[in-house]
Amino acid sequence: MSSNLFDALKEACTPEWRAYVEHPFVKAIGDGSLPLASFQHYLVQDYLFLIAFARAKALAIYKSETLDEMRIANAGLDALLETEMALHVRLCAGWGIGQDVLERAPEALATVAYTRYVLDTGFKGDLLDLYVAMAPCLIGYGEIGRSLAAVPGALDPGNPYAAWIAEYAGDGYQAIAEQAKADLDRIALPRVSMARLERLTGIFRTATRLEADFWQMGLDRAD
Ligand SMILES: Cc1ncc(CN)c(N)n1
Repeated sequence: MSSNLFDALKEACTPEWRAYVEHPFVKAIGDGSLPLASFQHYLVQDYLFLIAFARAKALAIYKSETLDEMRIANAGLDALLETEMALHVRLCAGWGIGQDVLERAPEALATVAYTRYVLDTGFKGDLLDLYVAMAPCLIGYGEIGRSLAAVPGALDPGNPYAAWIAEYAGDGYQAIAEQAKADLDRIALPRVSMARLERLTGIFRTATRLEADFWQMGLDRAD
């Protein structure tokens, strides 16, 4: 029996979760074999993804029912805008991708599909639906960063993706992921029930599948 909602949802969606965190894109980051063009395509799309995700976090402030929940959601928005966005722009600059390129890029269909699903889930549902839709993103990259950092040679200077792995395995992002797990439980406490679990699992499963599609978009360099 899982002790927190995130682990319970992950367990209920084991095949989809593994397809996400063990995607060929992730493995190729770990061993350095990912084509550079795929990584750069992914990085540009991820910038657009994070901007839309910031809107979803802003929606969480609106959907909050108490001041305490508003503060939790506001801290989550701040972590995205100030910590992860800075991490991302730093990575892009390291790859010679300037702000002008990021701002001119059109959204790929996988970016549209994922971000609009999260926003739509939040608009239609309540705060817990929205937090569950955001959980694979926030918490999944913490798990991926940690497991990649443990791959022998992954953090060596010879791996062109060592900086990306180090950012997501680092204390800054790991703290964001841990906080997201704790926030999910706090938001769930007054709202979750066995009757709701099936619907929440469906939301979590779809968001996890959209994460795997996002990696695939990078691999295919799809528009
Ligand atoms: C698509 C995606 N998913 C998750 C993360 C990590 N917050 C991200 N940067 N991009």
